Parts: sequence; C-alpha cells; structure tokens
Amino acid sequence: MIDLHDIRYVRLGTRDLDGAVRYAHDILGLAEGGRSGNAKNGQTVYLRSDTRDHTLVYHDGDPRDHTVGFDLREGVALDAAAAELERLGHPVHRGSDAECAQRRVDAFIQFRDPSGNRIELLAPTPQAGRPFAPTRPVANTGFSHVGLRSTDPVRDEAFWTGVLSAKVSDRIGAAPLLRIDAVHHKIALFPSAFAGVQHINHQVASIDDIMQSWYFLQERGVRTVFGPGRHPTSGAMFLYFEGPDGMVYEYSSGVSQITDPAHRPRQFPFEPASFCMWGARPDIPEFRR
Ligand SMILES: CC(C)C(=O)/C=C/C(C(=O)O)=C(/O)C(=O)O
Ligand SMILES: [Fe+2]
Repeated sequence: MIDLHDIRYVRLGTRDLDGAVRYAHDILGLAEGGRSGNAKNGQTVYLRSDTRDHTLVYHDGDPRDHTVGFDLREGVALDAAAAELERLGHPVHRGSDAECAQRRVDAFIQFRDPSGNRIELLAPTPQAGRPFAPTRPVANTGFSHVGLRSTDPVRDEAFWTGVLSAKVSDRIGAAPLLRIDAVHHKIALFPSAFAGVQHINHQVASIDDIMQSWYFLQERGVRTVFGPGRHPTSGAMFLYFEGPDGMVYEYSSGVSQITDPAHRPRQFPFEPASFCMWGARPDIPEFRR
C-alpha cells in the first residue's frame, strides 16, 4: 500500500496560456507564483491558491494533457512506491532532472491509473508557507480536490483503495468519493468514456463567497454549470462553472471531515437528489443520468 499525504498540484496543458492564466487570476482569484521555460520550447506558469508553492499549473501543450501530483506521506520512499507499482504491473517513469525542475520538486515518479489518468508521486519536499492573498475579492482558502474521469469506477476504486491509500467516504451510484485524510474527499471517480481531470475544486470560506461568486461569474459571462447548491454527500455548499478548455471548476464551502475509523460508506443513488439537496440540476455531462 502506497500511503498518500495530499494532492500537491494539478498540471494542465493549454493552447492559450495567456488566456488560461488570465482566467486563473481574474476569475479564480489565484496568484501567479512564477514561470519557467520559454516561448520557443513552451512555457509553464505556476499558480497559487494558498500558502503552498503552487497548486495549479498551466503549460503550453495539448489541453487533454492532465496530471495530478500527490505528496507521499512522510517516510514513504519513492523507490519503494515505484517498486510496488511495477510489481503490480503498472509501468513507472522516473522524473528526469529537467522534469523535476519543471515541477519544482526534488524527485518524482509517474504512472497511470487503470483508466489512464496520469498520476505523479512526489518525494516529500518541505514547503515554506508563503502568505497568499486572493487576486479578486473571494475568500479562496485553497485547492482541495479533483474529480477524475474513470472508464470503470469499480475497477479504479479497487486500485485507489488497494494500491494507493484512499478510503471510500460515500458512493453515488458506482462513483466513489475518496479521502486520503480527514477531509470527506480529495478524489472522486466519475464514469466517463475517457481519462482526465473532470473538475477541480477550491474551497471558499462561506456561503457568502459562493453567492457573491455566482453573481461575479454571471456579470463576467462565465457559465455556471451546477449550483449554487449543497451536496448531501459531503454537506458542502457548491458552485460549478466553466473554465478554459472546457475544464469545470468548483468552489465549495463546509465540506465534512471523517475522523471515525469505523466510518462506513453510504450508498446514494445516481440521481439529482443525491447531487444537490436544494434542487439544483447539473449541466455537466458526467453528472447527467
Ligand atoms: C454531482 C456529483 C455527482 C456529486 O454529488 C459530488 C459530490 C461532491 C461532494 O459531496 O462534495 C463533490 O464535491 C464532487 O466530487 O464534486
Ligand atoms: Fe467536487
């Protein structure tokens, strides 16, 4: 079992780096935390959502190119994790010096989950907490979770809980909401015909930030695709909206924590009442019945 600590970053390719960075800054309220590369070979922009070095990366490249990077729990050796994955038949790529520099990490390994989602495991790298101030008036308290596409959620749940250390908090139909710490979920696996990141969540402080964001997005012509609403599963109030290259972003507030070691996942039917207890209906393909 490979013990995960937290998600460190999501990396997304884009053909419109300036547009994606502008969106991250002006709409999401993220702060630019530096750039690397050059116009000839491709640029990478690091974006900050909290006191961490960065949590979102946009780079020149194919918009279908998505990667999620996880910190390993302290004491878990990268080599041991690589050996375990290879023993189980998952090919592993060890990051070159140039690739490490691009990710601002000391060392990492890369592999794919059974659906083909590209995952990176990072050697624990101490990060100095740097002050973070949102770049627009929203109390963005930080990046929190991803929805991943899964071509077979039952198979992928077995991988994420059996090979990696995720635990099932709840299921909606076949879609598991998985935790790797006390937070209700950091990963959700949603049925899809192909792999990739399906949505990216940032936490905001309160319902005021959700509702103010709803009006803010409408005024700027950003399409809301679900909400405002409240998830019966995690209890979080939410707003999902469209980002660059069709990515869905989510703000949520009030996600529950699971600290009871005897917690048993609840099974919710895959229907709108399980998605929102206020009656909002999603306009998101993966959440349609
Ligand atoms: C609309 C989906 C199926 C849903 O209900 C997701 C639930 C939650 C939650 O309980 O907080 C999410 O945040 C999510 O993974 O989007
Ligand atoms: Fe979510």
